[in-house]
Amino acid sequence: MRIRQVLARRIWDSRGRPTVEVEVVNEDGTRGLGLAPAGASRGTREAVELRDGGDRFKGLDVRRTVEGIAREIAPVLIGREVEDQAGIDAALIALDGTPNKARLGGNALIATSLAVLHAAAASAGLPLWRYLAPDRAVALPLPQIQIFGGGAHAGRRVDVQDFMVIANGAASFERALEMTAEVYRCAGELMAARGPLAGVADEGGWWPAFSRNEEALDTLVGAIEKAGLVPGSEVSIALDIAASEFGRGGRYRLALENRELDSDALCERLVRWTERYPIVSIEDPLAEDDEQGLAAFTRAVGHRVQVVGDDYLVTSADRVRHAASAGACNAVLIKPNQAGTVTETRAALQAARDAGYATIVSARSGETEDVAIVHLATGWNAGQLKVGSFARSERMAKWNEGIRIEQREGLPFAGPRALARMG
Ligand SMILES: C=C(OP(=O)(O)O)C(=O)O
Ligand SMILES: [Mg+2]
Repeated sequence: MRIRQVLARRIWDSRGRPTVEVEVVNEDGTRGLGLAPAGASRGTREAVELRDGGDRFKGLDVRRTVEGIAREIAPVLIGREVEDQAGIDAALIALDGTPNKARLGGNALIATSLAVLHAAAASAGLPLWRYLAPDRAVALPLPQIQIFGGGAHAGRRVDVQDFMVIANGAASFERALEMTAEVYRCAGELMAARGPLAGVADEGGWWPAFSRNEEALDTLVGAIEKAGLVPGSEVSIALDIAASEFGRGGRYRLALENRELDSDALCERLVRWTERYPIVSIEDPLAEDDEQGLAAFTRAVGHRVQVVGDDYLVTSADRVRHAASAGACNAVLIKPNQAGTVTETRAALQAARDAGYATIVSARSGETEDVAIVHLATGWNAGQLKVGSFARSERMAKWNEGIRIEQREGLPFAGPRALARMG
């Protein structure tokens, strides 16, 4: 089906900031919407998010990015076959002409690329996940759900960015959400008992009113127990340390403790946490420039804990292959806007699979009502999904869409087998 029209517009994300939406209209009148999310803790090698001064948004505007889509991208897409995702993505990359998508913007490219994908699925009359998996040999992903938000998502109130849970004892996606909802509610009660609740962080996790990172871990274990669930066998902990946010050059500044640790000391601290707490997954334990530290940490715990690269791998097939040869990480976070096109995102996922890495499709801390991410995680059979917490609708829209897919289609649940190096 040929593309008839491409519309671009400025919309607003979950932090109230401008972002990009693209609408691709096919000759038969079917259409697809692509919405660009936005990260706060970003890897330096991510596709560049193009923003401009504007008059009002302090350098955060996307007006010129939107104009670029209308002026340069639309003419290249009109008349092309919408099913030719690889050809269209290659044309977008060539049109941009920079190694990091800085000219037209990774935000322009991912919104366009996703809109093309949605339009192709709409023209085929299929839900997106099904368009990606015509043989249906896929499973609903195991959710990683945030209970406390910290780091760059909470004014750096605690050093660690994401304190999450994984309902590894759940037999279905729906049950995993139910168990997590209980833990989330109980965590709120424990926080309220400690002092006035201070709201939630960017992804909906409770605001981390803690004086030590370990206090958050203790409270999380307490919340799992208060929910009547067994820490470890039913619900486990996943962390995103997001260490690039507080360390580089092998030096890590823990603001909460007013202390600096070297790479070995941070590594030892995290290994100790994995021994003391029911932790099954740790993301970005060391900074993106600390490959030796990442490899050392993976050697120490990788046989029993999932070690996830986010800032370090930036959804790049080349970076994943490089990491595998360096022995760093055993899992990769897959964020479409880090790569900038659907085709490159899929290539990173494939490179991870080839390297024996587990894969976790992930949303960003600045999100929209778009639920495409759960379709990508399911249709690509990624095994795991991370989209933030409960109690913020831009997150719940995604979790709820997973419940719909599971019930309508009777698909299996990936469960804890999806975790790297478990069991
Ligand atoms: C989702 C994350 O946050 P952000 O979108 O701010 O990078 C993350 O770091 O994994
Ligand atoms: Mg991360």
